Amino acid sequence: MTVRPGGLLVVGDVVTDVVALHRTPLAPGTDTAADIRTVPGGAGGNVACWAAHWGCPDVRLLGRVGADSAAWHEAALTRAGVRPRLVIDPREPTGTVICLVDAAAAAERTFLSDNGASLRISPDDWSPSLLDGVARLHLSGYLFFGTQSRAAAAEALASARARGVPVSVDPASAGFLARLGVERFLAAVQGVETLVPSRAEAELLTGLPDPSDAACELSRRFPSVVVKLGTDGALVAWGGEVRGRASSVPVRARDSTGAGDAFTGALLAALLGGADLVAAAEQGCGAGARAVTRAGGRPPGAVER
Ligand SMILES: OC[C@H]1O[C@H](O)[C@H](O)[C@@H]1O
Repeated sequence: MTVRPGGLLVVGDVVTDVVALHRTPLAPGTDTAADIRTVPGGAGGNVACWAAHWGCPDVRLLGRVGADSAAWHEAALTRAGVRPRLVIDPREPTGTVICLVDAAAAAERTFLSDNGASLRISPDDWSPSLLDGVARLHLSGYLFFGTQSRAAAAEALASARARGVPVSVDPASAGFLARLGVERFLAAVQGVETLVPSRAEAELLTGLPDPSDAACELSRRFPSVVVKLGTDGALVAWGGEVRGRASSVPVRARDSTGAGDAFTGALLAALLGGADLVAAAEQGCGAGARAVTRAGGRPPGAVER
C-alpha cells in the first residue's frame, strides 16, 4: 500500500464530559455515585487524542469551544500530543455532556448533551490551508447534526476532495442520526472515503439488522466501511463484500465512554502508518478494549488527575 506522507486533521466536537458512574439503576430520588469526574471529551477531541496515543506523529484538531474553558481544553489536547486550533465562540459556552455510566450493565453509558459552542463551528473557521501537510481528514459525526457545523463539514470535505485527501467519518450517535434523518446524513457525507459506524448506526443507515448485511450495503456507497461491533470486534467491507473481521479483546469494562473514539483514533493512526484496513481495524479493537477499562473518553496521560 502507498503511504501518503502527512498528518491527520480532525474536525470535530470538543466538550466537557461529566462522567458519573452508578452501581444501582437510576430512579427518582437521591443516590450516591460510585465516582464523578469532570474530564475533557467530545468525539472529535477524543479521536484526535487516541490517534496521537497510537503513534500518529502529527495530529491536528479544529474545533469550537467557549471562553469558559478554552485554555483547559487547549492544554489537555496539547498534553495528549495534539496540535489544537480551537476557535473561541463569542456567545456559547463549551458544550457539556453528562455521561451516566451504569457499572452494573457492562459499563454502558447514556449521554445527555448540551453541544454548546461545539456545533457552532462554521465555514468561516475553515480554510483549505488547514490541509497543508495533511494526509487524512477525519470529520466527527456530530458536525452533521448542527446547521452551521454541517456547512463547515461540507467545506472541509470539498477542500479535501479537491486535494485528493481521503476523508473518514464516524457517525458518532445513532440517536442524533435518527433525528437528523438518514437521507440527509447520507447526502452530507457523499464523497467520504471511509465510514466508521457502530452496529446501531450501520443498522439505522441501511435498515438491515445484520451487521454483515449492513456493512455490505454501505460499502456499495462508500469505498470502505468499518463497522464497530463492540465486544464482537469489527467488520471491514469494500466493494459490496465483507473482506475481513477483527476480534475484540476480552476485558473488564469500567466505562464505555469514548470506546468507539479509541477504536477510530487507533484505526486512523494505523492507516496513516501504512497498515491495511483489516490490520487497522485490529488495532482499533485493541484500543477500544483498553479504553473501556478506564474512566472517560481520553487515553492515559491525556487527562489531568
Ligand atoms: O464519543 C464519546 C464522546 O461523545 C460524547 O458526546 C461525549 O462527549 C464523549 O466524550
